[in-house]
Amino acid sequence: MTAQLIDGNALAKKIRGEVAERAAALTARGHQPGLAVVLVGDDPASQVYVSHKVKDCEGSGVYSLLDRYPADMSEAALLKRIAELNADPKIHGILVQMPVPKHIDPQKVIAAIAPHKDVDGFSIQSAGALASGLPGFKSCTPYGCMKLIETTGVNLRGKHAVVIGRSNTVGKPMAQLLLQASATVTICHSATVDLGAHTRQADVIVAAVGRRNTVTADMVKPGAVIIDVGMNRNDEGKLCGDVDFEGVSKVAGWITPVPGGVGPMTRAMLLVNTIEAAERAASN
Ligand SMILES: NC(=O)C1=CN([C@@H]2O[C@H](COP(=O)(O)OP(=O)(O)OC[C@H]3O[C@@H](n4cnc5c(N)ncnc54)[C@H](OP(=O)(O)O)[C@@H]3O)[C@@H](O)[C@H]2O)C=CC1
Ligand SMILES: Nc1nc(=O)c2c([nH]1)NC[C@@H]1CN(c3ccc(C(=O)N[C@@H](CCC(=O)O)C(=O)O)cc3)C=[N+]21
Repeated sequence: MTAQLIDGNALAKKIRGEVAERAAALTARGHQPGLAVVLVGDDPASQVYVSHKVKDCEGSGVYSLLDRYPADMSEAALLKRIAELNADPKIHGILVQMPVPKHIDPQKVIAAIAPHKDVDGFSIQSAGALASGLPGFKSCTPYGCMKLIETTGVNLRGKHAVVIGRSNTVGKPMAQLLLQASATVTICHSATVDLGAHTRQADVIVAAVGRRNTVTADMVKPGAVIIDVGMNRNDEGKLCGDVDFEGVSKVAGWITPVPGGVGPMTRAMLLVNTIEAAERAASN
């Protein structure tokens, strides 16, 4: 291995420490920050994620509320619950775990969350603010990826960044943040012809596809920064990303592992957004 490991667990821990200080200061003024996590259905992976998020809150002095509902909850009932959370002064951030069951429209759910409590950064208002360079909540995963890139000391200005994936929650906001940092940005997706031709030009690759071995050593420019967002299982059932870690780490300059890379940072930035929401509410 020649690449340097980017340690997401360590950076997330540091950020949680900063969050804890800001949370304590708010609590001392009578404004403890609060996050509501809503889970509809009993998908095992989602259950693991939401319990992690609640534990993170407990460890940082953030009040949390975990709302669990059966998979057959109606869309109307979920929208009503979101309206209650919008009006609850103890709650500064609302996260509805995705995906929601098929009979519920995720766009309606996202639109129902008050924009000032949209700590996921999934709303049209948050996406629009990001695209327009206005202040707003940044989507937690891309926000965390930017913090991970910062630790390498690589200045993104004028660098070529290739984002693989164009989802509203990861790929698109990732490209916006890289553009804001003055990188030259290419966005690849399932219709891209010859992915490797693009990635071989890249100083920074962010892989957010959901398919293992999407990025292999022959697709990477020596010394590049590799950020692996993917969350997949290999044949042995172990967590792995979209990047062939073993091969690519022989070529890249820096690389994030899975687990221990982007995942913990997504959760840390959720706490940061929640603190920001609470600080704004306290200053009103
Ligand atoms: N670590 C973390 O904190 C998080 C991890 N994830 C993980 O990241 C991955 C991506 O998540 P998400 O963005 O929600 O997923 P989506 O399924 O919404 O998007 C996947 C994207 O990958 C593109 N794609 C699919 N196949 C290829 C291919 N062969 N070559 C190039 N592009 C391709 C799709 O293209 P098209 O648009 O054309 O279909 C799409 O834009 C998943 O593994 C998910 O589990 C997600 C969120 C947080
Ligand atoms: N409204 C909403 N917001 C989200 O942010 C959201 C979502 N829905 N739905 C699902 C995806 C996925 N996601 C992850 C977050 C952390 C880890 C994470 O912490 N991963 C650990 C491993 C965890 C484990 O051991 O399973 C790691 O990579 O080290 C993974 C995945 C957030 N998402």
